Amino acid sequence: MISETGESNSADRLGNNESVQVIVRCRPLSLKEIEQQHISVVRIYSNRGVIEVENPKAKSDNERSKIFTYDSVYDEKSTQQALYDETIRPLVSSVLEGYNGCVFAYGQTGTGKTYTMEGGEDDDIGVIPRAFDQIWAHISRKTGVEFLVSVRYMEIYMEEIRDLLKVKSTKSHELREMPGEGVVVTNLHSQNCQSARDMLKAMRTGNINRTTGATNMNEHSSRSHAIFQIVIEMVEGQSKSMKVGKLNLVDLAGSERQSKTGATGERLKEATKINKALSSLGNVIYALAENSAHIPYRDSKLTRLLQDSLGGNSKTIMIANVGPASLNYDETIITLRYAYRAKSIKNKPTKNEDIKDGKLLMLQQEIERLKTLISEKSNGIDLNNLDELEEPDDEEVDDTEKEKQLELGKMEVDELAKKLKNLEKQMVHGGKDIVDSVNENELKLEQQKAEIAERKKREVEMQQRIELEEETCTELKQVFASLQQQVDFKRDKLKRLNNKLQSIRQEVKDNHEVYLKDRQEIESANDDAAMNLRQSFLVIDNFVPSEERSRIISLAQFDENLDNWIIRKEPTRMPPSERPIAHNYRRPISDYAIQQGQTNPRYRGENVLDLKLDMPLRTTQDYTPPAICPQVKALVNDVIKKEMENSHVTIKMAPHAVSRMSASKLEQEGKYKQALRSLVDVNSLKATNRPLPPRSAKSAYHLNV
Ligand SMILES: Nc1ncnc2c1ncn2[C@@H]1O[C@H](COP(=O)(O)OP(=O)(O)OP(=O)(O)O)[C@@H](O)[C@H]1O
Repeated sequence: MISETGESNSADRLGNNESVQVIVRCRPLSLKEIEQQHISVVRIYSNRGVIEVENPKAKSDNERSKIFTYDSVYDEKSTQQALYDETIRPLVSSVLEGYNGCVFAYGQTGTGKTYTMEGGEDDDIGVIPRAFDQIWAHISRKTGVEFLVSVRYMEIYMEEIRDLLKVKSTKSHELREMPGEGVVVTNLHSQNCQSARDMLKAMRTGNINRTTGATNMNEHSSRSHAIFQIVIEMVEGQSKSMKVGKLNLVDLAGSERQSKTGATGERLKEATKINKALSSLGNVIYALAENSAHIPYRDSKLTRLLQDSLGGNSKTIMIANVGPASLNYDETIITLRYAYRAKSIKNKPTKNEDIKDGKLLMLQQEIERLKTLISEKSNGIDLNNLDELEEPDDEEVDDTEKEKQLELGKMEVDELAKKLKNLEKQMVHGGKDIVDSVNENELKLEQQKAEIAERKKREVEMQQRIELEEETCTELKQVFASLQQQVDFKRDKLKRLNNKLQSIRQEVKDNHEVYLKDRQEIESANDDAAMNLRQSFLVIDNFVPSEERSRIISLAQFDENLDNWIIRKEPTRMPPSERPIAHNYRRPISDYAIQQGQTNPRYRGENVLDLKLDMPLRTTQDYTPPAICPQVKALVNDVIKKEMENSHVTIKMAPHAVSRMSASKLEQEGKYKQALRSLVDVNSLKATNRPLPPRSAKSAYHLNV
């Protein structure tokens, strides 16, 4: 039995540092798994935050089961409400105080990530809709505070970002690092919300647009990483600064083995991209857990977007979803190891307060401006009315004129009032519905829930600490009646320690195997990349002129935001400095100049004969043949040698003729042999004085005999 018990996580706070909270949820056996008679190999001990997984293929006691400890664990009977109240509610409360928060669900395909994040209907609703309810319950009770709430919903599908609230948008979405804001997505639609219902509508619209598909393991498998973002701006009273809380709710695509999901074609391509992004997430978690100097956030869009949530300024909860079936033992262990590593990631949550340039502040200023404008305009209309009374001359004409002005003024005020109303609609005044929606009891109930959640957390932490202490203190508590008893006790202890050592060895072995497998994969990816690079260099060396190469190198530039190389636009060449000016309108003049000359005098004196040509930068004489790659040279020489031995014909080959076609390709297509055969034919025809066939002649010419 392997114990991976560690020190309690949430209590481990150093100054501002706060660990990523990790919780594990195990779903019930599915109907399919029951039909196929798979048994459950997972045991959950909620009171201690422990999960035990039995190895169905264990050959020895050491391999029998593995134990992992987390901040909390939830079994197949756990309710959506309990999970939310105990773990997510406190995080959303922090967001409402101006912190950044992130909840992300990770796990194998079909283990309940989407169920946990979105859930079903009524009591079965998941984390995201519950967060909506909590946010709006809070707003409805916060008197004297103005709120501006907006949501964004995006997915990363095949390493491309798609706006789930505006799928038809043709704008591209890039990742940009903004000072004070972290990594943001460009051109993403932000939808203003006035209620929980508005948010729910946005979530549903996005879900319809999300990329899903069926795999062997899940009928409705999410094929993308979905990120639902909530931004809450808050201004208290007459304050000129605001607080901003940001919440990222992430439903990752399933980690999966291609063999198990039965993926082929497009699904296989998707799976490869999903696995690549998830493995970069794993690398980031690993690097953070190991306190590495370099954290590879830039390896994928997913890790760049989660940069603040992992090792950044956010409060983060990772939900690791697992399935209980024996069939999925390996995947379950991988997920649990992943999650275990994430426990040691330290974040530095900071409040986003004292912000002086937010959308809400701008909105408030604009509202104030409109209000003043309306009142000024209204006063202006009254003055007009007064003027009207004071001036008796030309009464009729003046009256209609003033009436018109009055009408116009009123229309302007109406227009401004409409604008004002629209702006005011975007903002939400806290505490508006306090009587209707939240009564004292509801508030108390919520406070009690928070207290219960806190107490449960403490209990789990305490239980974990007690177990750790017990292990070391048992010996001290023992009173040895005799020497024999002491010997027996020590023997027992030795046995226990020996078992522990064996299991740790087994774990090291397992880890080593995983490491070797990972290494093999990396090596083979590396080999592929090196091969591709070599091929590209071969092509460049032999087919791309050196000037062209230098030109491209000088134009190539690494774009930090796109995280890729781009080719800059070439500076436009200066037009020829001298324009041909014909003296005394001498002929001939080009048709174009004649035509243009009718409207544009600049062309009138243009004589094409005087036109100075743009000279090319280099001529064919400046051409230097590229150096032939030694491998190609060796290959060609080898073939020539062999053929010479066979046909006793002496052949000389111009180096640039070889460079035009790779020797291996020549050999492959049999063209080289064919050419040699033709050459032999040419010689024999020459010897008999017969006319040469054109193809043979061409081959002989090409081979430079
Ligand atoms: N805790 C749970 N209780 C009851 N049913 C669950 C639970 N977790 C998951 N399920 C059911 O299991 C099935 C698969 O769940 P879900 O689609 O949420 O998995 P997923 O991890 O999001 O998969 P994928 O990565 O393929 O999108 C669904 O039918 C869901 O209702």
